[in-house]
Amino acid sequence: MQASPALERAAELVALAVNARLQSGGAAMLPLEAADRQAWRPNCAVANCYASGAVGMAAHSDRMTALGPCPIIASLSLGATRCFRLHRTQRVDLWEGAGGTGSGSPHDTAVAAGADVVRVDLQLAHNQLLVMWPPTQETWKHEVTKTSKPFTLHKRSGATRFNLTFRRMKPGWEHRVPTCRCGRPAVMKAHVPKQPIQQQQPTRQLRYYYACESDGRTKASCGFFVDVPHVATLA
Ligand SMILES: O=C(O)CCC(=O)C(=O)O
Ligand SMILES: [Fe+2]
Repeated sequence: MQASPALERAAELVALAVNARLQSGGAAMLPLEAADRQAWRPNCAVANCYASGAVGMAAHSDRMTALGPCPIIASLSLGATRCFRLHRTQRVDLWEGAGGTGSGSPHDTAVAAGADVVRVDLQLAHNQLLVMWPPTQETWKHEVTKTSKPFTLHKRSGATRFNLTFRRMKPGWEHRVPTCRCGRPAVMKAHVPKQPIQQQQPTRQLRYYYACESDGRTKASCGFFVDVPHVATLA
């Protein structure tokens, strides 16, 4: 679908902010593809509308199937202020400055608060840009919590919050997606260890696999599973 001129302009401004951080060296130790280090350009956006505090988004990590491993995802909040909650699923061994202070990276917040932090709540206000630097999708889940408590309304949208996440589909990744035994395109996920977070040794390498996307309604899955021959090594 063709982006509107306003969305194109928003994408440009978001890319400027992300590239300023990349070029200042703030993301030097993050697992980023060479192309992303030179200049990050989003080529798609996902829009969400939260009409009231009764509408949220359940904990998830964003699909990497078409984005490839270690994507940068830049999330622009518009309208009412809502809580964005991150849950850590995997400990990683990253240099403490990775991502740069104030980037919105949960690693920064977790490092500042102590290595065992497993949950971070951020109040995302109108016009705020949160950058989910890699490996956020591999090592954290995120959600927009529902709330029945008062929250900061916006002068024009009231209780409604809009969110735009800017992403870059990496050429090649969507073409290598295998078909599972149900005949559907498989989804790419990161391996996450099963032990509780406090008992985990920090991970230095991230591994991926393709799996059957179980049917959302029946949860039926053919059990298809194949390792992806791509390893992201952390600094
Ligand atoms: O609304 C938000 O801040 C998050 C949206 C989100 O996680 C998504 O679109 O995948
Ligand atoms: Fe998401």
